[in-house]
This record gives sequence, structure tokens and C-alpha cells, in this order.
Amino acid sequence: MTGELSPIDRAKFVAAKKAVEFIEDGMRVGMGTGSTAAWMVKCLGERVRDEGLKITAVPTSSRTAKQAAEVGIKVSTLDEAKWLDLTIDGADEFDADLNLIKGGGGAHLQEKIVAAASDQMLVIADASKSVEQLGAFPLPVEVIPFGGQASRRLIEEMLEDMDVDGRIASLRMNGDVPFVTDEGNHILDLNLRRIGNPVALSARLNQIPGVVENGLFIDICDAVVIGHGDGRCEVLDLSGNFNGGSQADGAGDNLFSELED
Ligand SMILES: O=C(CO)[C@H](O)[C@H](O)COP(=O)(O)O
Repeated sequence: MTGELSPIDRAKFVAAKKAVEFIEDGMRVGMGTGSTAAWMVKCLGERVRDEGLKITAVPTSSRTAKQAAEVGIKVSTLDEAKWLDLTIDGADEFDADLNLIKGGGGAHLQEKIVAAASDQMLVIADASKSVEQLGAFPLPVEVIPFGGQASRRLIEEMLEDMDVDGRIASLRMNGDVPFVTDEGNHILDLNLRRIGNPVALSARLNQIPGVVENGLFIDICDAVVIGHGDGRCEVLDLSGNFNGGSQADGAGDNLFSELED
């Protein structure tokens, strides 16, 4: 079924497949957004269908809610679930401390709210998302449309004040019109190249009145399942809750056979 996948899609698939093994009956689970998270939704749907797994599932976007419905997962809102045991989501970049850049899909606001309301956040990613220093991926910042030009100017002035490398905030477009998030906001992508102090940058960004939330996830992620194109995956776990806390446990796991299903 999935035999003709590209190496990158194989990597996403095996990471997702491994991650859903951590979901137990009765859990309240946050479901992330993006192409890797879509594999997770698919694998989770299979467990719900084949094993009768009972979960409360909370999507982080309208896109994920739709994907969940397509594979037979009934979704709840975060308010209905109140609190979550585990959120599984993709990322655009992760570093050795498991700080992340997210929001490439424009859903980081709901993703951060859902992850922050979860006991554990598990990221699924192909190995290309691993970086020494965050920032090569443009940092998404969600801003309200009202006064968008002023917010952009304040962000660029703040970047200049912080003396960071790149200082241009680009309005994300969807064809000829600005991209609109599920909350009706716009996204500014910051081409910073490298982020020396993510904690300070995140705090400074969120102090600007028109900024709703930025895509830096600091001290939120507990572990990353890293998938490889040959079907191997490993778990980088700083929490001790996934594979006993070993930093690269499971490096030998090969879920490639699943691709032949
Ligand atoms: O943060 C996200 C969406 O807002 C995604 O998780 C991130 O962009 C990674 O996406 P993909 O799995 O498609 O590479």
C-alpha cells in the first residue's frame, strides 16, 4: 500500500507509526497538524478501527479534524477534554534541547495551546528536522490582521534592537491573498537564519500587542521520534517517559516491513 513512498515519506511514516504505539486505551490525545502528523492520524485511525482503541482525540486544526473524520476518529474540543495525556505533533526544526520551530503549516497557535495543556508532548519528525541551532527555517509569527503593518514594523524594530541576523518579516501568502489561520489571523515569517537566544526572542515577540503567538516551542517537547528513510527510527527522550529516558533508544527499530502492508 505504501510501498512506493519516497524516503522522506517513509521516514515520516515510521516516526508516526512508532509514536502511536505510546497511546494507550483511555488516553486523551492531542493530534498535531502537517504532513507528518497526517501519518500519525492515519496510523491512529487504524488502531481505533482494528484494535477498538478508545481515546479522546483533540485536533490542532480544521485540517487535522477533517483527516481524523476521514479515518473514523471522533474528535473532541480541548475544552471538552479539559486536559490531555499526550500530544503528538510534527515540527519544522528541533535542537538537542528539544526546543522547536513550528508553524510551517500555520497552525502553531492551536498546536501550542494543545501541547501546553498536555502532560507530554511527543514530536515526530524525519531526520532532516534536526538542527544544531534553530532558525534556518523561517520563524512563523501569528498576528491579528488589524494594524498588521504596525505590528510588522514593531517586530522588525525589535529584531534590529536584538541584533539578530535577518530582520525581514514576510507576510505569508495564499496565492494573491494573505494566508489566514483557523483563528482568522495572518502569519509573518521571520527569516532569521539562526536564533541565538530563543527564550529572549520568544518573550520579546509575544510582548508586541498585535502578536498572538510565535512558533518557538521552548521547554514544551518531551521527546522526538526521529524517522529515517530506510525505515529505522529512534527516540530522543529527555523526559524519561519514552523508552526509559535513553537519548537514542530504539535506534535499531525498523518498521520498514509495515510499508509492505
Ligand atoms: O507546525 C506545524 C504546522 O503548523 C507542522 O507540524 C510543521 O510545519 C511540520 O510539518 P510537516 O510534518 O508537514 O513537515
